[in-house]
Amino acid sequence: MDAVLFTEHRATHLWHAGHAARLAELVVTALIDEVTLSPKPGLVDVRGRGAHRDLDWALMCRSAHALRPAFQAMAEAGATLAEAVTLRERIGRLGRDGEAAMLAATGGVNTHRGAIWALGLLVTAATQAPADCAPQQVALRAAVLANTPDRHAPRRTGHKGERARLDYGVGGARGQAEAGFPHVVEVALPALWQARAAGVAEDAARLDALLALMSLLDDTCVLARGGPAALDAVQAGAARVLDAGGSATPAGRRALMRLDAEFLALNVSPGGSADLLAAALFLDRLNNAAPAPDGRP
Ligand SMILES: CC(C)(COP(=O)(O)OP(=O)(O)OC[C@H]1O[C@@H](n2cnc3c(N)ncnc32)[C@H](O[C@H]2O[C@H](COP(=O)(O)OP(=O)(O)OP(=O)(O)O)[C@@H](O)[C@H]2O)[C@@H]1O)[C@@H](O)C(=O)NCCC(=O)NCCS
Ligand SMILES: Nc1ncnc2[nH]cnc12
Repeated sequence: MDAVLFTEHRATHLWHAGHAARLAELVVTALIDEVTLSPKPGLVDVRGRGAHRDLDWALMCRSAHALRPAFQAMAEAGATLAEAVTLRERIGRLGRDGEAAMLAATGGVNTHRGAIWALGLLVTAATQAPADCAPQQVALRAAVLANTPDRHAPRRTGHKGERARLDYGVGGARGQAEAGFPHVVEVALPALWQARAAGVAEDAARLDALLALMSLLDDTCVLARGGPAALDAVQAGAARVLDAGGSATPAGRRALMRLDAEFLALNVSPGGSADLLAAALFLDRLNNAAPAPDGRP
């Protein structure tokens, strides 16, 4: 390889590595923004554990930071591996390694397994085409990845979400990704943007996006703990808060606090909606991020 070609090759490699690091930072920030958003019904936030005995804000932040290397490696893979099955199997391995890093950081507690899946697919899809990062386009590329087979992925995970998916015939995290994250692109992001356009403060806009997700999502966290009755209560309760004016209005805020108390009494926590809110915050930032200074594709 002559000197000029080598220099160009090295510059491209360095650009990809720097871009992957920037995107991993966006993912970690989205996960921390999600857990920090308060007051979220039934979920961990700065007030406390929500409907969890084994989770708190500090543990979720520790988990998010522990996942940065996995997200950065997935982003680098998306930028450098063109062949679909090779890429899918690479990020599958990186995701499983990320799950191990998560469990090591949390002392064996599942904080972000679903988020590794969703944000891992999305951050990989983001770097496949850095110049085309509109949420719909990134979600479509992520769906292609999710629908690409990974020989090394466990056929059965044995997890609660899988049990709920099979017991109740819902798509869960896998189905959401394979469909191109419709609840992120068609529900959460429009709710976030409409609230902002209406002059709603950022935290309330994010809460309304979360409530929109909760009102429609087949959240296997909720199904696993409380079955269809609990999922009906979550969906109807979230819709009630939005119908009352949303979290920025006094009536909506009162309804939100009643919903939080109801979820604690039912011991339900909409963790799937929380993950998809983080996904929406990631895609929103990605969409607003300035293009690379050198315009490199
Ligand atoms: C595809 C996998 C996510 C595996 O999914 P599976 O169907 O096997 O079920 P789970 O492993 O349980 O993962 C589902 C998690 O996904 C989130 N989720 C739930 N519903 C939805 C939905 N409709 N759309 C999107 N995402 C959804 C949710 O994750 C969050 O909640 C968890 C924390 O809540 P908690 O209630 O505490 O959960 P538990 O501790 O399990 O329950 P308790 O004991 O407390 O009651 C946390 O994971 C959040 O992220 C669901 O939990 C993927 O993991 C997979 O395929 N893994 C295999 C290895 C692999 O190939 N990985 C590659 C990665 S690229
Ligand atoms: N804030 C949160 N509380 C509980 N489970 C979650 N999973 C992802 N984010 C969560």
